[in-house]
Amino acid sequence: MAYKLGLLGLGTVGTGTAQIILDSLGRHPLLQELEIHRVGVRNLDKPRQVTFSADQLTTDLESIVIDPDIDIVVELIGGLEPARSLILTAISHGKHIVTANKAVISRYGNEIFDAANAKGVYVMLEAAVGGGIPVIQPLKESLGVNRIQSVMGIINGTTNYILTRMQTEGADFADVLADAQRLGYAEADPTADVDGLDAADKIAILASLAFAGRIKLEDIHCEGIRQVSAADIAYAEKLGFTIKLLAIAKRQSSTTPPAPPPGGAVDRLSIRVHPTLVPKTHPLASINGVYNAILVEGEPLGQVMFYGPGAGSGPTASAVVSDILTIAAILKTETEPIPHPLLSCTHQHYCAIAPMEELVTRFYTRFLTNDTPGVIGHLGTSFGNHGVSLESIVQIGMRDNQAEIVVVTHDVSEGNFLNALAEIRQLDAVMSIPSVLRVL
Ligand SMILES: NC(=O)c1ccc[n+]([C@@H]2O[C@H](COP(=O)([O-])OP(=O)(O)OC[C@H]3O[C@@H](n4cnc5c(N)ncnc54)[C@H](OP(=O)(O)O)[C@@H]3O)[C@@H](O)[C@H]2O)c1
Ligand SMILES: N[C@@H](CCO)C(=O)O
Ligand code: NA
Repeated sequence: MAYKLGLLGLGTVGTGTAQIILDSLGRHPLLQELEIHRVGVRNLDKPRQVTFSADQLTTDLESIVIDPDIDIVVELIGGLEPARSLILTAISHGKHIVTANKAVISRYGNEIFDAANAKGVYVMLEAAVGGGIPVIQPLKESLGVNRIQSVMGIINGTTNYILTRMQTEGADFADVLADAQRLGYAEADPTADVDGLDAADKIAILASLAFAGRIKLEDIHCEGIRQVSAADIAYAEKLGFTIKLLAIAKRQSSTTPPAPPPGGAVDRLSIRVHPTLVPKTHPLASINGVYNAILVEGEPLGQVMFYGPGAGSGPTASAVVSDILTIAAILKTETEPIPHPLLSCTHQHYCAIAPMEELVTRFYTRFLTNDTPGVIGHLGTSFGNHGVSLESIVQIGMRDNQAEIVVVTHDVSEGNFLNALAEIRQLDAVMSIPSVLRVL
């Protein structure tokens, strides 16, 4: 028996998906039982790398998601609408869903999973985080018995590609971004990549799996890479760090924890996306180019790192088709599929998120000051006034006739650090503070 697929989208990932399914030799034999029944696109006249008959190709995506012959709807159009409505309509018609759409899942996962659970269908999204890297299924299955302490990683290929080339070639941000778009890594609107929003969508999904509670996207502190300058990359390098856009979700202890929410979720999470100085000895420091890596720390496992191609046609399609295969395998072995306890979403409550002021971290800060005696002393005093202890403070040189001073703090609460910066901004000698970056 063939399992019939309705493919929504035949772009970068849709094309890779069709190519795997149409070239099944030497792959899992169950692939031969998959049939691409219909394909939805926006423009019928576009040249395609994979050709489908006029009967199969349509711009009427609604007709695909209600087609009684279709078992699995594979949503690869991206964006919020019509993706959300098409997924919900498909579910209401009893279709299983495979999607690579982190934007729709991180915003509408609650209604999509509720609808899927009510209908007894699966929603699979391995491709939505880390592209081809298996990370969703491991979190759901292989790591399920661990108490997870933290999930952190480089989960946006476009920004990692840009930062890597800025670091290794001193390349210009705009040129490298254009290359990332040409290579199919960047989203249609690269703002989501560059401003950290794509990574925020993905860490929301990872955290909800790791910490068994839903995450509100607006609770995630998010900074992108636009403010990372060539000067900071060079200074970080001299200090023994590499700058990476990290997404971090971590259990955070608090002196005044609120009552734990029902359902076993952890009481408080720190969850954030920002450019970070990563010590060169850290495993995430050597993840370069479009590669992604996700470091999971849990008890009793310890640390495990998932590494691989985080974007691109073939790698992402590998995850999409593996999800399709998982559903096909369930359909083959169970005549009455019931929600599989490890594959379906089982939590309904939201995780409590700690405010950023409570975050304890190190900071890197670059100051431009008048080149007058005692400036470093004034900075040290203001930091000391707010309990901020310094790991290093160096005058790097001169820029535009101003002294350039770089400070790295010891661990400090973000609230105390920001209070110290507010005091420092008032110092006569301080002209500007071009960069403030957190240090891992
Ligand atoms: N690219 C990656 O490396 C990557 C990695 C992981 C996850 N993802 C995710 O995968 C999804 C697809 O990304 P992509 O890079 O493959 O996008 P893409 O290359 O822009 O392809 C989108 C496809 O969807 C079709 N489409 C879009 N809106 C439509 C609409 N309203 N009606 C009908 N068809 C529509 C387009 O039709 P036409 O071809 O006719 O224009 C195109 O075939 C996104 O959710 C993305 O975030 C992508
Ligand atoms: N634009 C995304 C695609 C993979 O989700 C990235 O650069 O990582
Ligand atoms: Na993945």
